[in-house]
Order: sequence, then structure tokens, then C-alpha cells
Amino acid sequence: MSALLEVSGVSKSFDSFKAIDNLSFSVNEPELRAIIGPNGAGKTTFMDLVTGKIRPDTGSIRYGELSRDLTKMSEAQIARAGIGRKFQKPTVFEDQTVGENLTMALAAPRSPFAVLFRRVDARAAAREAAARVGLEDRMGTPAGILSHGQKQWLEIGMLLAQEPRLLLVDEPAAGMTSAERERTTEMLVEAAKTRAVVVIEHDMEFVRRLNCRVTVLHEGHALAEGSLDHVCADPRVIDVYLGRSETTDA
Ligand SMILES: Nc1ncnc2c1ncn2[C@@H]1O[C@H](COP(=O)(O)OP(=O)(O)OP(=O)(O)O)[C@@H](O)[C@H]1O
Repeated sequence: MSALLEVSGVSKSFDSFKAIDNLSFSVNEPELRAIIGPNGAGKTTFMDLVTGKIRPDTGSIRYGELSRDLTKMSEAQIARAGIGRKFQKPTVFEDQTVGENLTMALAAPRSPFAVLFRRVDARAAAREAAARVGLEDRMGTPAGILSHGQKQWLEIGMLLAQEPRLLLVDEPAAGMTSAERERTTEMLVEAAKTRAVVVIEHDMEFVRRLNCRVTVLHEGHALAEGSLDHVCADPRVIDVYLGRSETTDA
């Protein structure tokens, strides 16, 4: 296990407001990490910085064994380097079937299957990708008629098909049934056996089931880090986060 992503002393202001304030954060490969924190803590901004959507004012973001500086790479270069991002809302092609969505993901430049594409049965590869997210029986179903949870799984499957080294997932459990949440936990735990997976989540039951190291963000910096029990017992975390109702319904 070694650090795959190393964020050091990063700050980012919008006008005069410091959304990220001297943040240091690292994640290993493989590792499953949860990020929790109150609304406005900087969780989404953190993902925007790692994926190159925005640039830090100060600090460095290093990635991989060559310690590549992500702040000097474009969003497309960062994606090609193996960083995948799942936004909160599902973004699948609704008119296309599950199989077609996965086939498109498999053909993306990052996908290792792209090279082999003509030699392997594309449908078999798509079926395998579907099986990773429990959608093998839905290959011919238009994505538009899937449940919200299934659309989320399809998008996770599309990202996994590209074999990211680091997968960033923003609030996957929002709007899911409890059975879907449970299944999603299993998927993320499985995916994190061979890569780094960082999950932003407000649902504490979901985080508990992830059974992983947790980082608490507050006012743009890491307030506490450790097991869920450890951070939940921290008076500062109780004060800024756990005492608030948003922990269960965001
Ligand atoms: N492009 C922007 N311009 C101005 N302010 C911004 C911008 N992006 C984020 N912010 C501000 O930065 C702060 C951190 O926002 P961010 O969305 O990262 O928080 P969050 O922890 O993801 O919150 P939530 O849990 O509500 O999604 C907020 O106060 C937000 O209003």
C-alpha cells in the first residue's frame, strides 16, 4: 500500500471566501476512504481540484509513482491518467440500453479494453462490466427506465469499465432505497480492493457500512481522520457536524 494521491497545503478562494484552506490529504492504493463534513465544508471543491476542473491558489496535488503534478494537467489528461469521477446525479445516456452505455464506456480512450476492442467480443466485455454492478439481467433495458439506484450503478459500472486507479464518488446513496444503498456499499467495497475509491457521503449508516478510514472536512480543511468511531467521538466533529440534522437527510 502506498500513497496514490497526495494533496499538500492546498488553498482555494472564491472571491475572498476560502473554500479550501491549507488542506492536506492523501489516499493510498488500494484504499476506500469516506469524506464527511457539513454543507459548504469544501467536499465538492476538493473533487473539483483533484479532477482539474478548478486550480488551487496554493499547494500541490501529486499523483502516482511519478508524483505527477495534477495542477498542471488538463481535465482530460487527469482523466486519462486514471482518475474517474462520479457526480451526485446519474449521467447516463437514457435512450441507450445498459449494454450500449457500457460498450461506449469500454471504447473510451482510458479503457484497457479499447486496445483489444476488435479482438474481444464487445458484448461479452459489456456483460462482464454489467455483472460488476448487478445489471447483467438488464443489458437490453433502456437506461431511461432504470430506477434511480440502477442508473447510479450503471454509471459506476461505466467508470469501472475504464479501470480508474482513483475513483471519486459524490454522494452515491442520495435518493436510493435502503436495499440499493446496501448493494452500493458492496460495490464500492469490492471496487476499492484493487484501486483507491474516495466517497463523499452524508448518510452515516452508509459510511458505517463502508467500514473504512474517514476524513472529516470542515471549513476547507481536514478536521479529523480515522475510523468512523474515532472521528464520531471527537468533540470538534460533534460540534460542527454530528449535532446537525443534515447528517442523515442530505
Ligand atoms: N464556483 C464557486 N464560486 C463561489 N463560491 C463557491 C464556488 N464553488 C464553491 N463555492 C463555495 O465554497 C464553499 C464550499 O462548497 P462545496 O460545494 O465544496 O461544499 P460541500 O462540502 O461539497 O457542501 P455540500 O455538502 O453542501 O455539497 C461553499 O461555501 C460554496 O458556496
